[in-house]
Amino acid sequence: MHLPVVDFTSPTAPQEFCKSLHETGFGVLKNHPLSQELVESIYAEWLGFFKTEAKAKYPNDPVKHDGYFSPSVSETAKNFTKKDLKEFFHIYPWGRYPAEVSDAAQRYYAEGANLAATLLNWVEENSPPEVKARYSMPLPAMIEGSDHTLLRVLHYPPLRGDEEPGAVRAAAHGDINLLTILPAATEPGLQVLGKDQAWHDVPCDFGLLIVNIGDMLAEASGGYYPSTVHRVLNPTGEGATKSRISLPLFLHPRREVVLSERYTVEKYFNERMEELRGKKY
Ligand SMILES: O=C(O)CCC(=O)C(=O)O
Ligand SMILES: [Fe+2]
Repeated sequence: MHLPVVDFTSPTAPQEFCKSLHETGFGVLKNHPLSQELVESIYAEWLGFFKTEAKAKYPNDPVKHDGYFSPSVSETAKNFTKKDLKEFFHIYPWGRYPAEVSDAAQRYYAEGANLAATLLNWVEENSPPEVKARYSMPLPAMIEGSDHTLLRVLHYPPLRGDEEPGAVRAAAHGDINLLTILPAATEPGLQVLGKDQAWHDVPCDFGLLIVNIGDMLAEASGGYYPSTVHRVLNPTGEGATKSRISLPLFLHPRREVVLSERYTVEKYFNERMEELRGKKY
């Protein structure tokens, strides 16, 4: 499986990027407009935040899903029984935001959502006519005015050696949403499942932006853009002593948007949440 690194500034970037998304469900960009300085400052200050007890002041809301998710309420991926080895904070424009950190992550949310909208436009323009004909409206219109897009600040703590056998940083899963954008994390570990059924490392040089198709876009495109299963491996050796921070932004449409003949966004989302209920929160 080959994951090409596409230069965002190249005139052929939209075509190359969408070819990669079609063939692998993933696209990797360099020279993209998101500020690396901003990303690094978020990694640093949120690592500090996760190390304090202040996080406990923002327990996640089980209905609205904003706030802090501790390792003990962390996610269990579909078809898995062990909780992932991670803690995270969900940021929505209307949700809670820690007073202990600067507004950097909120600024990133706006920048990231803006870039994601551009990328969604690339996806729209590079969809073959028969795929485009499936979309109930242009893809960028699906996210207009949506306040469901989610920025997740993730902390994978160093491994202590007493983890439950079989528990991993992030078990194999597909993302539920339309499109996810993810700056290279502070440590390696992200892998995708290829069509060859083997796991492949995602390029993780600092400064790269990783983009992947979520289940909703796979549904809307009739599978033309596949939602590819991915995971985060447990580190070994020196890496096991280090935290890993990552920052996925999950682009979500408005709930009433029609995805396919079978699904509105609302029906799709509720079904997926129902599958996870009792396990996830
Ligand atoms: O931490 C990462 O690199 C990926 C996280 C991820 O796949 C997710 O939260 O859905
Ligand atoms: Fe994911």
